[in-house]
Amino acid sequence: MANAMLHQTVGTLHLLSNSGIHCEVGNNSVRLLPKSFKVEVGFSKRGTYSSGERKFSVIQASASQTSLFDPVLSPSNNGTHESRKKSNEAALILIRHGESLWNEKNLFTGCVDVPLTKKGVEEAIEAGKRISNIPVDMIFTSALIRAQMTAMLAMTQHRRKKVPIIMHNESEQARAWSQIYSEDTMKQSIPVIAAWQLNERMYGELQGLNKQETADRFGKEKVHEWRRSYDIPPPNGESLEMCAQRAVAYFKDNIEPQLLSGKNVMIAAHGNSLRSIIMYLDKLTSQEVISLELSTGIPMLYIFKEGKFLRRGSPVAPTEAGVYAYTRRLAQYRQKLDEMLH
Ligand SMILES: O=C(O)[C@@H](CO)OP(=O)(O)O
Repeated sequence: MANAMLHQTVGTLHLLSNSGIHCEVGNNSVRLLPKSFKVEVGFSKRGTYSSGERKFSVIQASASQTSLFDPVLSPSNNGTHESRKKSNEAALILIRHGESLWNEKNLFTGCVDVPLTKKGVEEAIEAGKRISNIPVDMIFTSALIRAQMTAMLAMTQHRRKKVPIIMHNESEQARAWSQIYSEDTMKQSIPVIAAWQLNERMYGELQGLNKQETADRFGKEKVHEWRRSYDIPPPNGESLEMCAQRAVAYFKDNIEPQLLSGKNVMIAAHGNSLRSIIMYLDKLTSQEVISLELSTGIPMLYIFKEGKFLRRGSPVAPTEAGVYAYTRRLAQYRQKLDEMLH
C-alpha cells in the first residue's frame, strides 16, 4: 500500500499518492486508483473502502485536511460546486430561549438581560436532544444571555461535538485577542454570532412590570393589544412591526446568505423576534401572526431549498425517523453520524 497526500477542490476529493498517481474519490467510490491505497483524511472513519476490485484504507484521522467524510459531517460542503448549486439546501433551526427568571415571575422582559431558570436550563438541554442529529455550521443568537445560554446548553447535546465559539468582533482588539491559530481547531468549531437585532422586542415602559397586574390596571384588551397586535407599540416600546424591521432585515442580510451558501444555521432568540422571522419565513399576514405563540425551548426546523423555506415543525426526539426523511442530505448526515459514533 502506498501512502497518499490529499487535497480537495470543489467538493471532489483528489488523492495524490507518493508515487505520483492522481486519483479521485467521490461518493465513497474510487476511480483511477491502484489496487490498494492508504490515505490520511480528516474526521475519517477508519476502514477499508473499495470500488470494484480497488481498495483503499483510511488509516488516520487528521482534521487538517478536508476529508472524504467531511461532506457528510457537514452537508454544507456536500458534493461539488455544481451539485451544491443544484441542491441548494440547508437546515435552519429556530429556538426560543428556555424559561427565564422573569418568565417565571410573569414579568415583561423585553431587552432586560435576565438569565434562565433551572427549568429553562433543562428546556435548553431537551431542545438540544431534539436537534442532536441535525447539522449546525453556524449559530446566531441575540445579544441577551437567555438566548446565548439556550444555544450553548442545546449544543452540549449535539452528537457532532463541535465547539460553539462566540465571535468577538466588537473591536479590533477583541477580534485580535480571540484569534484561533489552528486550522484543525477551527474546523472543530461552530462560530456563534451574537446580534442585538435578534433581541426581544423592546417592551418600553412595561419592562419589569407584572403581566397580570398590568392587565388588571390597563384592562385585558389593551394589554393583549400591546402584547400581540402587529403595529401597536407598548408605551415607548417597539411594536412587532418595529421589531420585525430590524430582526427580519438582519435575517435577510446576514443569515439568508449563509443558508444560500449551504450552511446549516441555528438561531436562538426570543418570542417576538422569532415571531417576526417566522412571519417572514411562512409569509404570514399581520392578522395571522397575532395568534402565533412560541413555547420556550421548543426547536423548529425549516429546510431552505431552492430559495424557499419549508417548515418541518419541531423534531420530537433525536430518534424521530420522520425528521431525517425530510431530505436525503439530513438522512445521510444522520446515517454517517451513526456509523462514526457507534
Ligand atoms: O416579556 C417579554 O419580553 C415577552 C416574552 O416573554 O412577553 P410577551 O409574551 O408579552 O411577548
